[in-house]
Amino acid sequence: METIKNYIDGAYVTPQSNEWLDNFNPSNGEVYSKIANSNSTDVENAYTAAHAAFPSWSNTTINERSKILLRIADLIEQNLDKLAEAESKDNGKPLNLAKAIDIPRASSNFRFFGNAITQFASEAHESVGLNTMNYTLRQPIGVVGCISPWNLPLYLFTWKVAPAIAAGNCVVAKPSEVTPMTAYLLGEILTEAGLPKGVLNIVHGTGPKTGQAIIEHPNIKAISFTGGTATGAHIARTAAPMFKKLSLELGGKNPNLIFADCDYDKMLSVTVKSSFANQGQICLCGSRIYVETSIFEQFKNDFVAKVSVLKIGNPADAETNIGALVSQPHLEKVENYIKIAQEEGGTILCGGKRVKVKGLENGYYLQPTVIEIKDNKCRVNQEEIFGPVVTIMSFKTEDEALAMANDVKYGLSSTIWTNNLNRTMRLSKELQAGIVWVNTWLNRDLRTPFGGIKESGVGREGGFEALKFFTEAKNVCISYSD
Ligand SMILES: NC(=O)C1=CN([C@@H]2O[C@H](COP(=O)(O)OP(=O)(O)OC[C@H]3O[C@@H](n4cnc5c(N)ncnc54)[C@H](O)[C@@H]3O)[C@@H](O)[C@H]2O)C=CC1
Ligand SMILES: O=C(O)/C=C/C=C(\O)C(=O)O
Repeated sequence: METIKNYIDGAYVTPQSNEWLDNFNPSNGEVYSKIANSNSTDVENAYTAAHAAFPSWSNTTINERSKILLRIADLIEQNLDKLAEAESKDNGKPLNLAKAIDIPRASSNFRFFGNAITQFASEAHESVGLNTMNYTLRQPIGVVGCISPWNLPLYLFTWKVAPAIAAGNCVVAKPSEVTPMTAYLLGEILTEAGLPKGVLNIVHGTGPKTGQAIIEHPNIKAISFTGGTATGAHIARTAAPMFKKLSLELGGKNPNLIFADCDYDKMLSVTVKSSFANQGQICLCGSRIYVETSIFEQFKNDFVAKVSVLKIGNPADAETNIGALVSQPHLEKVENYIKIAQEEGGTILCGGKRVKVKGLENGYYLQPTVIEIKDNKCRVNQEEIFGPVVTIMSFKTEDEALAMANDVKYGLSSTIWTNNLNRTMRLSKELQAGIVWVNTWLNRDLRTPFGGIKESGVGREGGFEALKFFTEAKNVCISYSD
């Protein structure tokens, strides 16, 4: 059985303890590989390699760093099929999605930051009349930690490590133990692209053991994390008193506000995607759908009709729309929310049941589920489910829609469907979210700031925001005489 080893100092190595975890294939529930369960010694080895690589990497010219990142991007593209198959098998997502979105985006992350670093600049401030000039140095931090989740494995892993190394840092990175395969395969690509050893070290293992060793390491000076809000809070409690820089991209419970004056057909097909893409396991999925009363019944019927014909099945089949959920515990968590919804008086309009896929009877399949609710405050409408489950509810006025949209602890993204420009401008200002989509969803330009407010996180990723996070600003103030 394949073993997923750590990639430290440019080579694959077994964990010091020789302990291994089972890695499951969600499509059939079988263990298909073993993952290194790394401990603090492995993390220390990764740190030592990163620390040793830092003086040289941080002084490597921007052009040379850029070239290496662009080579990594090319190699990811050249290995598209292999990586997409690995991602789909490891995560349960449809292969067509991994091929169209996950792996191309991983390549784009390296390409984007390989180019962005050549355009990154810092400021100068002349104190006019005082014979003083200030300029800002933006220097790499040193060794930084990147911890990523299981929903978009290589996509989010590379979204962190690419800006970190582009800015001249060396990295100790940990992918999710639930989906380690593509980060493991990335090691070969890093070597082939000529990334100097020690610049990017990948350690595998559980959050409480491997992840914990990273966040509490005294010399890992910044942590970039994407994952659940509870884990983010734990990381902040551990790392903030050590004065580490933190970027936390956490959960969401994102509202869709659908007004009667929207482009109805576009709204309907995009809302199916924003609800159920990747089995609803994207922090940006629009899991709360609010519809203006005058079109509520029509929307309900049309939406349920479209959702009911989505094809649930083997992730490897080309026609599959909905693959397997990522794990048995996650499937149980999502199912439990469907039970809670019923106890709370919600009406299941479609879905709600496990699916047995022929030949893959032990896979983690669940029907896409639409629940009509009456109370904005019910748990199923307030807590992050992170699965193929959405709630729907009607509203009468814009003010009512806005109040319900903002009445959650999260603030990641919101979607507005309307052709009324003034309403768009009003709502965009008032919605409590880091990202507002208008008549679109998950329409990404990698230069834009990405992140949430409230319990959806702290800090912004993307574009120069990420390069700023991964550098320290130092002001140099020079006094001169005429
Ligand atoms: N992108 C997102 O917004 C995501 C949200 N979630 C939410 O979180 C819930 C729980 O899912 P999990 O897989 O348990 O997510 P998680 O937040 O525990 O895992 C994300 C990453 O954090 C690591 N981690 C966990 N504990 C850690 C610790 N003490 N120190 C350092 N790293 C640690 C994990 O190993 C993984 O690499 C999901 O049901 C979902 O609601 C989960 C994954 C992604
Ligand atoms: O950067 C993106 O396009 C998407 C990011 C998605 C997440 O951070 C997530 O699902 O956790």
